[in-house]
Amino acid sequence: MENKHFLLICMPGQGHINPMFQLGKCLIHAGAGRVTFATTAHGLTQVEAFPSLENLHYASFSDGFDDGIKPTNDPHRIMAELKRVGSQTLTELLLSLSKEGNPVSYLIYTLLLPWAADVARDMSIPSAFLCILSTTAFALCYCFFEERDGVYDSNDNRPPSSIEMPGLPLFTSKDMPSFLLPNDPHASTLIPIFQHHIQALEKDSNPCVLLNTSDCVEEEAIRLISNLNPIPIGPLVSYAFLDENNSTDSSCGIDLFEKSAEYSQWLNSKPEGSVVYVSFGSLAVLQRNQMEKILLGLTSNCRPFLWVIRPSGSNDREFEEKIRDKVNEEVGLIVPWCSQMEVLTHESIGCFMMHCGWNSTLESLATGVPVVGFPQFSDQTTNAKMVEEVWRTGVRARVNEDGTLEAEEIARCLDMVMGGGQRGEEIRRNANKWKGLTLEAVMEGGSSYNNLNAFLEKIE
Ligand SMILES: O=c1ccn([C@@H]2O[C@H](COP(=O)(O)OP(=O)(O)O[C@H]3O[C@H](CO)[C@@H](O)[C@H](O)[C@H]3O)[C@@H](O)[C@H]2O)c(=O)[nH]1
Repeated sequence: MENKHFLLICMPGQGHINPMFQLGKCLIHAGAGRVTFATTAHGLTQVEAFPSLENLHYASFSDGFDDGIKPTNDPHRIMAELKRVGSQTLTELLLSLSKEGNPVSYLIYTLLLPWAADVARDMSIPSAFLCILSTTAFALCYCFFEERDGVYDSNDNRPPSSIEMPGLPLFTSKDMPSFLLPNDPHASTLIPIFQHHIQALEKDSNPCVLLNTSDCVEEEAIRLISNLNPIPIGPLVSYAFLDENNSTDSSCGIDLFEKSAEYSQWLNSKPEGSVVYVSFGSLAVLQRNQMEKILLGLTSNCRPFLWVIRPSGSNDREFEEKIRDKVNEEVGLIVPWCSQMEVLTHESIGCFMMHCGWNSTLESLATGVPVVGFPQFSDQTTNAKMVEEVWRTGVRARVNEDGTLEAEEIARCLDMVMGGGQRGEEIRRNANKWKGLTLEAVMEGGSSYNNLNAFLEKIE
């Protein structure tokens, strides 16, 4: 197994880098050989410090925007360039690795890069798709395309009203991945990419989808995509904070945002289970009005809160400063970025108010922290449904018709999840149960641990 060389490629978003980097660590830990982690040339320049591990190397490919993508760039052009320049520079990267004596024996690619499978096939390199969305969201896309025989017209204004998947609650349009709905601004860009992903897998005589989930977390959805040889190997979250004895996982991850150190001491000063941790991931941009309502909801609830407001997370630096100035440290702390797993494993944390991005959702399950979900887009709506109705580890906050979340609703949800009522107790009990189950899967002898080893043996 030692002389295998895995090339892992992903887009530079934090939600893409984190699970792919964790997979790289798992491969190295399993003794799979050499791992090269590659993202876009511009993405690579954004990393402050690269974790160094034996057998781990870094490389880049070009997406055609080496100076960075500007908000004004047209999404269709971005995706077309990514495919055109990406295919060319990935081929060059594979050739140069081969020339320097380190030929790639296996390629693993993530979301938005389906053309990587075509490049690998042309060069006779086997490949696997790492699905970094929830498998439930991916299975909904799969069912959606199957129902339409793979044909979807993004101008079609008849949205699917619901999708039924055996063993799961009914997914209505408000629970489906937002990009499947024709009125979604990203539908016309993302639907063809998902179709390409599925076609690339179906074209492969031996397709392989590595899933960032575990057998027990998404059993039903995994069964629905069984044609694609799914292999659940997750959750791919940083175990460094979960298992103090695991010296193999000392390196936590690649951060694209500067971390703040002040929060650890602040958390230490708070009672067990008292703090609301608030974060909406690395992409969501909230409106000023919404940020004010969140602030009001948090302060009126009288529980301490730690809120991550990324620089530009509201698109308005001056306004963000004003919000920061309004918060007294006794009540809350606002930071630009933190080590989320370190925060979630801190004993003072009692609730995670979040957007239900898949990584954050898995991190909440793995740390047993109950959730108040305020999904924004993409798979987040589906994940929020699973949190509330399947794992029952939290609630989805109800929004107005225009999508605004009111301060009173925030306070109601926090009281429900953190308070003494029956529902809160049930949620906290479930959160604890899922923490045990998700950890069991990734520990030695667990289902995900065994699945990864079986995958490695199979490709020998
Ligand atoms: O202060 C912070 C905030 C976040 N994180 C980490 O950043 C990642 C964020 O990932 P995720 O929760 O998935 O959110 P997004 O960054 O918004 O992820 C995008 O990518 C995900 C994976 O495809 C999708 O599920 C989401 O819908 C999409 O928005 C997580 O690992 C967090 O631990 C930190 O380390 N510190």
